Amino acid sequence: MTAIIEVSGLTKHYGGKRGVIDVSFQVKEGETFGFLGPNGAGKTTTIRLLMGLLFASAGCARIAGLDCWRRSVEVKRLVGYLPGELALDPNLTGGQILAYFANLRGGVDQIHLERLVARLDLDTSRQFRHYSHGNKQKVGLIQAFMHRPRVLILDEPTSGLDPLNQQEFQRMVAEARAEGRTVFLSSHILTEVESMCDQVAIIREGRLVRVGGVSELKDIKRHELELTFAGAPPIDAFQGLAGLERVEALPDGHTLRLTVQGDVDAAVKAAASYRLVNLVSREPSLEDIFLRYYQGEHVAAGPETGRVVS
Ligand SMILES: Nc1ncnc2c1ncn2[C@@H]1O[C@H](COP(=O)(O)OP(=O)(O)OP(=O)(O)O)[C@@H](O)[C@H]1O
Repeated sequence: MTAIIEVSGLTKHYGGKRGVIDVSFQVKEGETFGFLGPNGAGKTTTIRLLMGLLFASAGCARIAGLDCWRRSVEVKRLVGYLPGELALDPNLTGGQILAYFANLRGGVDQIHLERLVARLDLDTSRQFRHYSHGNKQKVGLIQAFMHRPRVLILDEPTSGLDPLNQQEFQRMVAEARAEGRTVFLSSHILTEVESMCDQVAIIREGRLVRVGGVSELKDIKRHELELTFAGAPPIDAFQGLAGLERVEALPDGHTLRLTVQGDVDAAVKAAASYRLVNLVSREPSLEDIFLRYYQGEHVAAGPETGRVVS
């Protein structure tokens, strides 16, 4: 498979402020590629450079061999794009906005469009100004998918979607992938990228720190388990367990908070010998994960690159 998205040495400064610095990666046609990074890392900047909406300070980006800045009109024809923030006419209804995008694209398959509307359960009769954040996001997603584009570029696509719609969105991505289309999506949720994507690039403070298969996320991944015991918490039972990074006794006198790297099997098995009254498992924020993982490391020392996709 050939690369459909090629980014090389891409750099963007906003005045004296960094946007992104020397970002390079390639996405093969048909891949689902996750662009993972905490807030302010440079995801939106990279995506806006790909869409020809920003002029790069250095480096270049190409989609299907076309320079994203100089050939941006042709690039836009190939791409279904969901921006991070949708600025659409607040007085139009969802239906009118979708009809407008369909016309811009020279008409789309109406049955496909209606199916997308039904799948995401969007009420198209309401004005955009009256939509919740989640409903606005649905309009954005439907217009991105409606013309079955060769490439989908989606900036934080699950933002504002409830869990059912997130699942529906994941099915839409899986279908796009099965049809051979390329999906490039940004996210700050590690498990989301892990479940949907083949490849991942991790961006932090404007620089890529890794590019590789999603299996590369294993050593970064963390779980936070809160175990509430009927009796005194058996803190010693967890010392030295595989993957255990931290055990903390909470002030209620019954609960332990465990931070586990990788899978939670050993911790759950150790807990199973005691009487538990509650168990909560959550994914720490990417900021927290990175803080621990990259503690003391200076990004300026250079990217810690896994396998560069070629
Ligand atoms: N128009 C702008 N003017 C000045 N600085 C900007 C502008 N847009 C982005 N930045 C800065 O560039 C850096 C990268 O921002 P960007 O929006 O690309 O990150 P992000 O990873 O998409 O974050 P988020 O998830 O919060 O949207 C940040 O430090 C941000 O403050």
